[in-house]
Order: sequence, then C-alpha cells, then structure tokens
Amino acid sequence: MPFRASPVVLCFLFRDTVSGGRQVLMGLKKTGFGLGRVVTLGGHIEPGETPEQAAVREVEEESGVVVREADLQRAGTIEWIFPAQPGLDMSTVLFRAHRWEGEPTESSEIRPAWYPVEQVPYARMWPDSALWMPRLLAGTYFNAVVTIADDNVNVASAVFS
Ligand SMILES: Nc1[nH]c(=O)nc2c1ncn2[C@H]1C[C@H](O)[C@@H](COP(=O)(O)OP(=O)(O)OP(=O)(O)O)O1
Repeated sequence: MPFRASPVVLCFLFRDTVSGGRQVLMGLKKTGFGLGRVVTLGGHIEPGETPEQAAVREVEEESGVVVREADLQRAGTIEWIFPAQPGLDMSTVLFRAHRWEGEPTESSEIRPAWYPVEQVPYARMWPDSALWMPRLLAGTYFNAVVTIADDNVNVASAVFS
C-alpha cells in the first residue's frame, strides 16, 4: 500500500481485569517527538517492513512485550497533516491486539502504563487523540484525516470516513 507521507504504526494492547474492566496500554514518551505526552506504542515503518512487522518490532522495542502478527487486528488509519511543517506529516496504520506475551517494562523511549478504557488520560495526550480514540476504544474501524494547527500541536480539523 503506498503511503502519502512518512509511514507510522500505532499498536493498542488491551487486557481484561479480574473485576471485569478493560484496560489499554499506553506510555509516557521519554524522548523525541511528543516528549512528555502519554502516547501509544508505535513508530516509523522501516523500509521493506510491512505495517504488521513494524508493529511487532515497535511494541517489543518500546515495552518488551511480544505480540504475534497473527494477533494484530487492523483498527483504522490516520493521516496527520502538519501544514506549518509538512516534513512532520505521517500516514498511520492503527492496530489492536488482545493477546501477547510478557509484562510491559520501561524502555529508553517509553514508560508503559495500563489505563482503564473509561479513564484514558486525554489531557496528557496529543490533543487530537480525544477525537479519534473513542472510535478505536469502541472497536469501530475508521479512517481519519487530522490537520494540525500551525502550533504543530492543536487540531485545525478532523475528518472521518
Ligand atoms: N498528532 C499526533 N497525535 C498522536 O496521537 N500521536 C502522534 C501525533 N503526531 C505524532 N504522533 C506519534 C506517532 C508516532 O508514534 C510518533 C512519531 O514520533 P517520532 O518521530 O519521534 O518517532 P518515534 O521516535 O516515536 O519513532 P521511531 O523513531 O520510528 O521509533 O508520534
């Protein structure tokens, strides 16, 4: 599949709790773009990789968790457009997984943490997350085009299809 911009994957791992709740794994970004925000495991697709291969690699690099390609489900796509700095544009493939092996551990990039799906920390995440994450948590496949404001942080517009 050709990507319009720099290709990226995000992978949402879910677990059920003994009390019947559902949690999603996210993490504090310790380096690079989005430093200090709570983000989803993921990163750039390397040349020659499929999105699935990149998701498996990034989840393991960032959290130590091993997820198999067969346990990844495609959850949607997001085009992030940064008009003030087009070099930041990203074409993103979203995955979800309910099965994996290992316990998340802190890496140089991410400090992982589980969040109840009804208490996702939107105030500490990229502002656009609050617009698309509810669809992801509801299990609805979506394609989003998110145009970021000229401050390279806030949202100018979001269009779903
Ligand atoms: N508007 C936005 N909303 C959001 O929720 N996540 C965003 C975002 N813009 C970028 N990201 C995420 C996607 C991707 O995981 C990450 C890209 O940051 P970087 O360029 O620093 O890449 P990383 O260092 O995480 O990746 P690799 O170097 O490939 O490991 O930021």
